[in-house]
Amino acid sequence: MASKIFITGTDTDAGKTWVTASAVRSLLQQNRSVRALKPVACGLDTDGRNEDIETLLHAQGLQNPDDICLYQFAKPAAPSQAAAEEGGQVAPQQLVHWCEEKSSDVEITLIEGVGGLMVPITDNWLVSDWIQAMPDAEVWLVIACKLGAINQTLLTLDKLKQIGRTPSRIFFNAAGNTSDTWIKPTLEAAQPFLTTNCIIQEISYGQHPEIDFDN
Ligand SMILES: Nc1ncnc2c1ncn2[C@@H]1O[C@H](COP(=O)(O)OP(=O)(O)OP(=O)(O)O)[C@@H](O)[C@H]1O
Ligand SMILES: C[C@H](N)[C@@H](CCCCCC(=O)O)NC(=O)O
Ligand SMILES: [Mg+2]
Repeated sequence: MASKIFITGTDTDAGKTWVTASAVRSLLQQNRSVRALKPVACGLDTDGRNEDIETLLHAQGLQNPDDICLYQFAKPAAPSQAAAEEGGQVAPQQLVHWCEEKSSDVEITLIEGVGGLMVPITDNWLVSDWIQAMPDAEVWLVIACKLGAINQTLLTLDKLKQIGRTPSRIFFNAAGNTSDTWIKPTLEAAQPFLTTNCIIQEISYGQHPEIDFDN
């Protein structure tokens, strides 16, 4: 049974790509069929490459960015703004259809979003709308543990609840080398707002988490 997992975060640089690449490695080690997508990528280096795309291509032994990304924009900004700089605009229906197509021939498709939950993909269509357009996708939330993460986490959980979704997995991630101390306080504050069937994983700085998909 093919399944889709949408990875969102409390912010940009929360560790979505870090988690997605780890999940790909875990699944490949378990001989599962998996594809990780970065359908919308903003921010290209002088060689025209996007760091997330390169990381995810490498994790799954692919070479062609077009295999995992539909929209690449040069400006490291919200897609609505990065696209406008190039006179373009994301077409939401095309994006959703592309994600469905790309997930049709693998067991598990990991779809990395852009930044946090309320990032505008177009001027009036947010990452949260993108998740709503894929009702059969699980949602994973990656939390960048730091001072301020409690607010970001509870806001994100509240918005997901408003659209009828709860994360099936939450990663309390130490994205920065001083973040480990913020894992515990963030987790303690979020705990009362989590559903009982949500799987919690703590990721320390430098740790590539093993992800067991069977529990
Ligand atoms: N647990 C960790 N240990 C060490 N480095 C980490 C960890 N988590 C994230 N990083 C690093 O922090 C930076 C941001 O992580 P990452 O790129 O995964 O964030 P992101 O949420 O995917 O960002 P974006 O919104 O740009 O897609 C990267 O340099 C990444 O290698
Ligand atoms: C440039 C970043 N790395 C990221 C876009 C982040 C947009 C954040 C917008 C905002 O919340 O202000 N790009 C990306 O995920 O492809
Ligand atoms: Mg990323």
